[in-house]
Amino acid sequence: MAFWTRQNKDTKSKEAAIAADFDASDKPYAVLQNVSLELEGRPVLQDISLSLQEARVGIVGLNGSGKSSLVRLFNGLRMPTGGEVRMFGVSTEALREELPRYVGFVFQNPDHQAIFPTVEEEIAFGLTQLGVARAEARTQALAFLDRHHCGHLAEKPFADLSEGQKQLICLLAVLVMKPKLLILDEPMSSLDGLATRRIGRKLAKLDQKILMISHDLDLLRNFDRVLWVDEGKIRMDSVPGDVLPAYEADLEQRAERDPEGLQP
Ligand SMILES: Nc1ncnc2c1ncn2[C@@H]1O[C@H](COP(=O)(O)OP(=O)(O)OP(=O)(O)O)[C@@H](O)[C@H]1O
Repeated sequence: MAFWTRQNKDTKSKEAAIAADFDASDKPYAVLQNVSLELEGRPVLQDISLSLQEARVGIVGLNGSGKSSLVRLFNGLRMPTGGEVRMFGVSTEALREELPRYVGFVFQNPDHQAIFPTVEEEIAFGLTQLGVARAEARTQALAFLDRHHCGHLAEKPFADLSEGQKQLICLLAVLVMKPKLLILDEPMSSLDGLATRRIGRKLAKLDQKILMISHDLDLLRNFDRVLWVDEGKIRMDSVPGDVLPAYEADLEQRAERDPEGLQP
């Protein structure tokens, strides 16, 4: 996880500008202008222009189509090699250090996200990054866990939790920092149906704007907008009722054409 600690006057005024921009609900929180991304000399994203302001945006696409690379542009984990990404009106180049404060990121695999031995420490870490002293961060973390019915997990080693509990704690570790936007990269892929529904219900109640990659299309049916990423480009961008049936039909056609998966 990339974090920052700097708190100076410039940062404060930048934060105020970002907050003002974000609070204007008619304004997009993310704008991509002719964005491209190359990794190891290979084009991964090509000439993407987008403007996002909806509360719930889903992303679908085949493995390797570029979904994870795309969402990593929104929190500064990746910088575009062409074009510009603006979050809350500011280029991610200029906002890189501050972005984790505004954009929470939940990874597909909780073990790639968690870095502390116990649940309480994992939650408290985000608070210390916001400038809360360690002892007070522990108190607030315990209260936060209680509010989310997870107080009984506080002293447990993260490694001993079930997959569903791990993913829930990773979500809480991000939420404790009160981000404006929450990005989730296939958060339910290793969860059973019950854990998926529990986390899904928690997500549905959040005030935060949500951008979620999912191979489980049912999770996106009530979203406001869905982007279909195909070979590094946006193939379709509309309401779920249009995009999801078109995507499913394409999957069927591909499976029919190449049942053994012999083509790239
Ligand atoms: N660090 C990297 N270095 C080089 N190539 C990369 C790197 N990360 C991803 N890629 C390549 O970029 C392309 C897009 O990968 P990405 O992970 O964004 O796809 P995805 O749609 O999220 O896939 P999945 O559904 O499997 O998670 C793939 O061809 C992948 O091999």
